[in-house]
Amino acid sequence: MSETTPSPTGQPAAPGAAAPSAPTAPTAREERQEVLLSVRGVRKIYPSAAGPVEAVRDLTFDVRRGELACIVGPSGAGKTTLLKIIAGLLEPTSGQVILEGEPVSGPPRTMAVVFQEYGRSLFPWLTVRGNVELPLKNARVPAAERARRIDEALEAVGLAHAHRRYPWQLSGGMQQRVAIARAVAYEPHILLMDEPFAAVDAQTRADLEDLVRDIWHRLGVTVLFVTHDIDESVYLGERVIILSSSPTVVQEDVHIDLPDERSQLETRSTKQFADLRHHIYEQIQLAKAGIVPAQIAAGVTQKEV
Ligand SMILES: Nc1ncnc2c1ncn2[C@@H]1O[C@H](COP(=O)(O)OP(=O)(O)OP(=O)(O)O)[C@@H](O)[C@H]1O
Repeated sequence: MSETTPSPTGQPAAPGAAAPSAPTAPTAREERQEVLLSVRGVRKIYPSAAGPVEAVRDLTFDVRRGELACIVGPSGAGKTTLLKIIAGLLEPTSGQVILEGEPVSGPPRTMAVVFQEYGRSLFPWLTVRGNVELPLKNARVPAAERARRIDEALEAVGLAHAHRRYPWQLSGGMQQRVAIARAVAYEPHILLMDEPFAAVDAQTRADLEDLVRDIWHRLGVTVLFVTHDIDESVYLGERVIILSSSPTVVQEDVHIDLPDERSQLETRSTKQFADLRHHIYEQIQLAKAGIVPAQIAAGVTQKEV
C-alpha cells in the first residue's frame, strides 16, 4: 500500500519447517489475512435527561488489511456511534477498538474519515489543491512529497483540471471527490466513510461508488464504508456487516461472493446480486422487528413475534 505502511511482524515458523535464513516479506495473501482493525465488545450508553440510552450493546468484529467492508443497519442502529468510536472521537462505555495492535484512544494518525456532509468538511477559502494539502502540511510532509501526493490523488478522482478552483465553484459530487482526494493523499492505512454519498444524485452516486472500488483496487487501502443503502453495500463490499436495531449487536456478517470486477449495469442485474440484496433486506427487517441473532438461530421468524 502506501509508503507509510509499517512492515508487518514476522510470522512464527510452522513446526518442522526449515528455519528461514532471513526474514522474508509477507506475501500479498499473508497481508490480507492480517487483522488491521479489531472492534472488541464495544458498548455505548449515552447519558440523557430522560435516563441512560443504551445505543450500542455489544459489537465485536475484525477488519483485515486491504479489505473493503460495508456496515449497514436500520436507521438509529448506532452506525454513526460506532464510527465515531472507531475514529477515536467518542469513548465507548466499555470494550475497545484496536488498530494495528494499538488501542484507539483518540483520532489515529493512520486513519482518514470521509463524512456525508462534504459541504461542511471543505474550507471554502482554500482552493481544491489547498484543501487536499492541509492535512499533509499539518503532518509536516515535505513540500515535494506533498505536491506528488496531491497530483496523484486529484488525478485518481478525476479532478486534476480543477485544482485551482474553490469548493463553492464545484458540484456536490465534485466536492465529495475533493474530500476523497484529501483522504487518499493522506495515505491512511484505513479509510472510514460515513454515508459519503447520501447527499448526491443517483448518477453521481454510481460514479462515486465505482471511484471508491477503483481507488481501493489501485491503492490497496482498507476501507470501512457505512451506508443505509443495501444495494450500495452489496455492490461495494467484499463483506457486509449487518447491525441490529439499537441497542446494537452484529446481526450477521455476510460474505459478498460477487466477482471482483463489478459494473453498475451488469453486476446489479445478476441473480447473485438480487439474492444477496434479498437476504440482507430480510435480515434488516428482522432487525427492525427486534429479532436478534440468537432467535434467528433458534428458528424464530418475523410472523412469530
Ligand atoms: N448524544 C446522544 N445522546 C443520547 N442518545 C443518542 C445520542 N447520539 C445518538 N443517540 C441514540 O443512539 C442510537 C444510535 O444513534 P446513531 O446516530 O449512532 O444511529 P445511526 O445508525 O447512525 O442512525 P441513522 O442511520 O438514522 O443516521 C439512537 O437511538 C440515537 O437516538
